[in-house]
Amino acid sequence: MASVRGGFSLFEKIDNGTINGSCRARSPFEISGYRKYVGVSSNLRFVRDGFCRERSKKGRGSLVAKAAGKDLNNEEGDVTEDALNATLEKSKKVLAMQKDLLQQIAERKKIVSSIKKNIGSPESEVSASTGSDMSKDSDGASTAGDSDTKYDRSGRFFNDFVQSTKTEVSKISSFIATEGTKKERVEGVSHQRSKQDEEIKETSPGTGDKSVQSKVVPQVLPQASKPYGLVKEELKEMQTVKSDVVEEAESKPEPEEKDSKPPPLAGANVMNVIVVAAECAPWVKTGGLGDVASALPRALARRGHRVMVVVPHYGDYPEAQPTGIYKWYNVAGQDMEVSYFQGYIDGVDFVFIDNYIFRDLPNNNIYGGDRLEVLKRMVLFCKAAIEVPWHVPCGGVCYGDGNLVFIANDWHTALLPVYLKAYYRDNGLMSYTRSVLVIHNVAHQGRGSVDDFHLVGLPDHYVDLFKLYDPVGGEHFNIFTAGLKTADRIVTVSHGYAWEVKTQEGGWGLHNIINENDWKLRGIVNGIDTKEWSPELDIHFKSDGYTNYSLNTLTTGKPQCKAALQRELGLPVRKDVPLIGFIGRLDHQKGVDLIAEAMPWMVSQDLQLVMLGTGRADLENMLRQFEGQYRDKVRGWVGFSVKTAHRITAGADVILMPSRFEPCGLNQLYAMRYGTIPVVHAVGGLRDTVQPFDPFNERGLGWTFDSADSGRLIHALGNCLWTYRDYKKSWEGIQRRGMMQDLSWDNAAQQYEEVLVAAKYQW
Ligand SMILES: Nc1ncnc2c1ncn2[C@@H]1O[C@H](COP(=O)(O)OP(=O)(O)O[C@H]2O[C@H](CO)[C@@H](O)[C@H](O)[C@H]2O)[C@@H](O)[C@H]1O
Repeated sequence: MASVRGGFSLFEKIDNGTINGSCRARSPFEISGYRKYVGVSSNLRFVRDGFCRERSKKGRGSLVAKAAGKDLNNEEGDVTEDALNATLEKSKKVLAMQKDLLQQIAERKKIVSSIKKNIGSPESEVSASTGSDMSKDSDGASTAGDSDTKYDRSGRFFNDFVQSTKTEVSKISSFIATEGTKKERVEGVSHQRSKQDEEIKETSPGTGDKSVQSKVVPQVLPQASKPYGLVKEELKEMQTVKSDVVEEAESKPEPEEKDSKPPPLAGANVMNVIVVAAECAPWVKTGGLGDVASALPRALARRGHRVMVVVPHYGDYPEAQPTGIYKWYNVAGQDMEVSYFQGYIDGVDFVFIDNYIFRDLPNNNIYGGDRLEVLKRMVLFCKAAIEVPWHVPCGGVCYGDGNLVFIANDWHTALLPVYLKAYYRDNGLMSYTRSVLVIHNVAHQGRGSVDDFHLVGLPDHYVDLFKLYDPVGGEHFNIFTAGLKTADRIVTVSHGYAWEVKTQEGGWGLHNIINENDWKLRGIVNGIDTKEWSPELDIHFKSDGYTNYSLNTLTTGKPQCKAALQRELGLPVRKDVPLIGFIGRLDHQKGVDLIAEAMPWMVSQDLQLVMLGTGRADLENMLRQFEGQYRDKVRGWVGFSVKTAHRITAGADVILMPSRFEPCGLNQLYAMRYGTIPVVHAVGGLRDTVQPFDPFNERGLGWTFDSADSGRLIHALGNCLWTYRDYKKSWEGIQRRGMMQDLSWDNAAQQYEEVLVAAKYQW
């Protein structure tokens, strides 16, 4: 019963309040394209109708009057006659001016082409412009300087010419426009004009939407000169002359304007993009999702898209300012008020959704609490996030729901595509909005009992979308399933993982669903934020003996960071000992237990090991235990420290990633950027990004092992250490190749853009 009420109460809200309000909010933006259309077409209609009607009425009357040699009608007729004569006079003047101008152009053209010829040959240029043989001048600098001056002079002359031509043209244009306006007044067209103005106003009701007006008005003005009914032919001629003159002037090779803005990289594909994620660095991050939600939007913004990130407001973030906007959403029968906070950084709008349930977190963990608590948080978050483009004006203007695509991430926001369909698109709303669902990790799905369905607040018939049967869970409620089915496109974070999720082993029960939706699935390897993760710029290397370094200073900068790390960790400071790092969530996925199994062999080697991570309590204890056992070689840092992660990435020689599965993996990318060599289990994104070292051809980026097995790990790590010790040149070659790669988000963003466009045209 509750489920029914939950579902329908929301629909009532849609019918009565929310959507009405929303429609109001979105209309200024969404309708702008339509408005433009209305504005232009109504204007055209005005011009066409106005022109025809005025011409036929006045024109015919005047001609008949002339033919009869007498005043046919009344005073009005006189006024019209006089006005037309005056117009004819003025039009003649215009034609005379234009003729004169054309003559001037022809003369100036001759001069310009002779100058151009001279510029073509430096010698002739010099002698022609100075009147003396400057090539004999032994002072090369002065000659060059002179020739520069001459070039500049001729260039300036040319500019002056274009400029003056343009001025003349604009004079004529404004003359025509003024006359057109006068003519309108004479012929009573001012009535039409005000009607047209009204139409323009109408298209931007009370909003003062300047962007819309400025789009419409310029298209109106040139047309205003048309209603010269009787002098149509002359006008036609004038306009042809005018356009010839403009073409003439514009065909001249004007020097490029230095600060002219290049078109967006995305070109015509520019869209409004809203990335919705449960975490986003630097405010909140438990893993790679936080990194992606922070960096991908910036990369999309660099391509010219209008981009927003929506994330829960878990704490007080200095960059987030209150907007004063409040909305209510129903979650499991309870109305909850959210408020929106906002920031604008690096060309991206960040919107934070605030409610006490995002702040009162069990154990201060954003995924903390029982299954139902987490689910309620995600329901509220998705319901509020989907309406942000209507309610929250960013930079003064709401995104609106046209040309809009949401990028939802993992199961936490997989409800968003479902809500988009169920609440809006199925009801004829948000028709031009699309959703893309990104799988960062399919192992977490938002599973629960089918009874949980009532919490998501959807009509009963949607339950089937969430039902999944698998041998482990039986028939259960699965949020990822529903999201994958309803999203317009699906992305996984590497090619390898896109293949793995379709297998029984890699799909975690979702492989059938993913196979059924294979047509909309694409793998795109994550990039890295090259500002945040750059050895040249890293802000965590400004103290404690660390230093920034680059490819050029690799051999001095990196050892300095290694020494600083050894000192900071209390390990013996030794340049020659290989230092191995591990950074990651301590769970089954990351294969920490494989490291544990390999530990006896590892500590038998002359090496140092540092492990940083949080997660499963037993694995955290294991880290502490290793440190206690092997104090001269091993450090186990239990905790989440971004600074330490950066320092380990720079100071270590090797990054070990024995992940059982790894959708993409970011640490190996960061490591390569820092000249730190990855040793990885060749799976998912690790296989995509770490080409194994080939000692015969000096190729490759690291070492890989092909099964999640400690023996294989030892074998790969053994080869790695051997190269470290005995083949220094090869080692440096691997480091340099890794550092030289373009791992930025730019390439990945371009591929995301292709997905967004595909989604946009998905009906
Ligand atoms: N204790 C700690 N202290 C400080 N920083 C820590 C840390 N533990 C982890 N980190 C940082 O968190 C990030 C983890 O990146 P991963 O690629 O391992 O992501 P994760 O597996 O969480 O996410 C999922 O999503 C990402 C993004 O798509 C995929 O790359 C990945 O394969 C998939 O499992 C890195 O920036 C790492 O430095």
